[in-house]
Amino acid sequence: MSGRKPFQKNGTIPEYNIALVGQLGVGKSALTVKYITRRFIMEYDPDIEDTYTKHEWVDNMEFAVHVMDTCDKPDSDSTRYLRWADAFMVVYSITDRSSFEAARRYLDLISQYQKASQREVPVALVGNKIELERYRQISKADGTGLASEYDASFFETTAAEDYEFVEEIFHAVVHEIQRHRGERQGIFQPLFISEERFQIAGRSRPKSPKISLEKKDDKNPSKKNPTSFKLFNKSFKIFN
Ligand SMILES: Nc1nc2c(ncn2[C@@H]2O[C@H](COP(=O)(O)OP(=O)(O)OP(=O)(O)O)[C@@H](O)[C@H]2O)c(=O)[nH]1
Repeated sequence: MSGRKPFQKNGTIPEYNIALVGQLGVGKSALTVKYITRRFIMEYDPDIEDTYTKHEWVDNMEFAVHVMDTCDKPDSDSTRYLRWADAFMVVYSITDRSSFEAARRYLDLISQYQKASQREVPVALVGNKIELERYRQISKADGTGLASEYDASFFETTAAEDYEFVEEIFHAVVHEIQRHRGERQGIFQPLFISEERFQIAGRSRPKSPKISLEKKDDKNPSKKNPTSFKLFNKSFKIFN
């Protein structure tokens, strides 16, 4: 398509590593697969950790997003994703208080690592499964409160409904990484998803992902090499 050009002058495209962390069963794999394939998975092998790549064109820019769907085990070493990530999505289920407490522990872990390594990257707290509103245990106020304690962005979403609910969050996180690296200063408007936008788009769902983007504008010029990636080398059931 004419007019499309790589963002960087040397022809390489920017790459963004996003690690999803959170308690077992909160929907990390579902969110990852939804973003990568636009589909919702119902069953997934919980013991597999993998990294997926998606190439995107947004605002006339090409970039690659690498998503690590982490799987922590009691004896596993978290530095594998702490070192790798350019941003974290700390996921909990709005229907499960224990997953919210686990999210706090992950935020703590990330915060301690960042202090020790003196490498700060954006963090987003993500409350998943919002279509299960009747089972909600964690209020939005609880979510925003926890996010602000750790200077994280806050989102609520669902992997089980429209792809856009998930895509917007990944794009917002990419946007945060870009701001953090100083790639997009003054070029792009802050991303915000409003209720009106979903109504205009003809969506019936009354609740859209909530976004709060109030991050520091630190620069991190370091650019890492991409790791190797595998795509869907595991079995799971997928549903549209
Ligand atoms: N209703 C609903 N179910 C979801 C949503 N996201 C995930 N699930 C379901 O929750 C269960 C766990 O989802 P996973 O994506 O495997 O969760 P995970 O965090 O990757 O869990 P592990 O792989 O075990 O670490 C599955 O049955 C999913 O279908 C959601 O947004 N809404």
